[in-house]
Amino acid sequence: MDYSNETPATDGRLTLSWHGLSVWVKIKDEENSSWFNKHMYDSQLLHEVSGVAEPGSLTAIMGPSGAGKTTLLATISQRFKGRVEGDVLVNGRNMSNDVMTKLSGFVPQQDLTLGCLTVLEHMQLMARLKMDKDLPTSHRNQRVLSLLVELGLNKCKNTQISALSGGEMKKVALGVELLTNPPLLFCDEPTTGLDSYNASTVVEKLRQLAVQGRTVICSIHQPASGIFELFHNVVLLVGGGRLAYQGESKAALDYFNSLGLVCPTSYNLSEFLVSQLAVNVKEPSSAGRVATISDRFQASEQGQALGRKLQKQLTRNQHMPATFIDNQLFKGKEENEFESYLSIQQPHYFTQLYWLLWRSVMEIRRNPQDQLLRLAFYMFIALLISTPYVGLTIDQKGIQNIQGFLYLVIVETIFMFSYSVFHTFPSELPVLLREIGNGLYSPGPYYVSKMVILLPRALIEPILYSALTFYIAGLFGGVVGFIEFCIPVIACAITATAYGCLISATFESVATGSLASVPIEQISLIFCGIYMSLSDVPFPFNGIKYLSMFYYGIEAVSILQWKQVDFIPCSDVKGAPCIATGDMVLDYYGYRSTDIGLDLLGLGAIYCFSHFIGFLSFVRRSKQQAAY
Ligand SMILES: Nc1ncnc2c1ncn2[C@@H]1O[C@H](COP(=O)(O)OP(=O)(O)OP(=O)(O)O)[C@@H](O)[C@H]1O
Repeated sequence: MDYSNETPATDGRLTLSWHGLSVWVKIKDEENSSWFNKHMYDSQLLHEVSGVAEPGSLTAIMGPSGAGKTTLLATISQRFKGRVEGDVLVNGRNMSNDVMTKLSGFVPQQDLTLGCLTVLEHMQLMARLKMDKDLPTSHRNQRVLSLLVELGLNKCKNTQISALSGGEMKKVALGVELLTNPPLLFCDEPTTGLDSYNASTVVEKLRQLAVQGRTVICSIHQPASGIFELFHNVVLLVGGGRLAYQGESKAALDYFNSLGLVCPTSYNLSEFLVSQLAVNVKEPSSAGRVATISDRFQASEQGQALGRKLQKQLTRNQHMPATFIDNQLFKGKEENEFESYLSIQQPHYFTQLYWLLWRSVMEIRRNPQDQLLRLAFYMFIALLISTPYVGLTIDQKGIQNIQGFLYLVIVETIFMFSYSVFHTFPSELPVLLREIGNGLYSPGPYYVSKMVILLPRALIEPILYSALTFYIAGLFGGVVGFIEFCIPVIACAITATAYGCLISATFESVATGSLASVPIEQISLIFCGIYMSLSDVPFPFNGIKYLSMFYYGIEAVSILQWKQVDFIPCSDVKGAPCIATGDMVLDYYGYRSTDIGLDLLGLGAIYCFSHFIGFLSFVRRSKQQAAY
């Protein structure tokens, strides 16, 4: 292909350089670790990798699988979470992560997004969250529409994201990153999973974006020759994260020839280059050992040319302080044009909350079958547990029956609501943690939106459930009794959602979360008053009931029922104990008739505590999560 007509726009743009980058992650030493004693060791992923990417150029990072392409891309885009040594400079200056996030877009390898929105809605939402809060809506919409046209997505703008093809999905991800028109663009494996036509359309688009003046860097596995030609420069990594070559892609073949590595005519060039990266070029180095391909590059003319370029970047701002923070970075006169990026203001907390709630509502509206199925299941449980208790009688035997039934009503509600959160929240988490990591919104608005979105269901469904259980089993108190009965059931459902959030935000997998919740629930159940009378529980175990939502819920519904019963006939069996009033029943189980307020307060306290710890866990995880 002939690209001679392209006019690279390199005026006053951003040159990215990285100098001696070494990167480590902590790995658990499974052999020497025990349940209580976790042994960690450092694993080095990159070894002193340096390079330069200039504006107007499209650079490919290539290498065999596991060589560290994604790690290098994440490190130079300042999105890597781990130990990093070395410098990443922009126009010769250090920069903070915050500035890098504002100046750059990162298109991840895995297309992670919630699939319910259409392309247009998703782009509009992202425009709301990414673009400056003071921009008029018309400006934002205009940007979205022009990007849809530019990326060829107009025809599928009303298609739900979950129904897009791989190529369209990649373009949407690219479009989101281009909303703020960043001068630096990073793409992790943009062609993975695409056919050759779509792959070349995506890379052609990236080249176009580069020649408009951006600095574009992609990691790419082994592109077809037509695609490889689109890259101006190439960075080659050998396994273990060492640099084997950096320079013009056109010159790579000559360089490899100079090492005595000749590409057979039938070979695709990129395939040849990657296949050579594991080769040790057997030539004794000055230290007397066998020089690797990486050592050879350091010593080569191309390696030295790269060294000079790097040196130029290092000395570019010698008269300036070494580290610039946030907005001070581009106060130099030639870079004033970047102030528009640095002054991008995130939308206000409540705007973020509003749009996150909007997305959650859309998610529910577009997938009502999940909600309906859960409701149907909950109602089925109501029928299942109440039918055997039809016609409950108030006598000595009936006491146990009624208590057993009240126990089932509360326990099923708590399990239903906590487990439904356990299983839905974790499926969203990878998307959310990445969006938070990319600075789209803060953890606070997301977590609050989750708390709010769970409330309507926890308010409405328990009313229907209570109606079925209350009237089928024939509980006491008429309409007023029914309304009173709903209150603790609703309170239990709401508290259970908070507990579900706590478990799923704290544990990384559903399986671990479910496992960890078993002892918590068992202990809570033991001290709910049904398995043993709470008045018999010895010190210090008698305090455990205050941590149990089952205790609060069952005590509350028991008080509401038994306070209506003034007389219970004694059994005909001579000498059998007789519990003659509702108050005596409460006493028998260790409940206190005056504690109903305390029960609701206890449930409220568990709700607040669970959300507080859940939120802290969520923030902790969002800080650990890499944004790529
Ligand atoms: N957070 C991490 N913890 C432990 N090891 C990691 C971590 N991230 C990356 N690695 C390891 O570092 C090496 C490089 O990973 P990276 O994803 O950068 O490779 P890659 O060249 O992009 O591979 P691929 O082409 O398969 O995507 C791999 O061996 C990988 O297992």
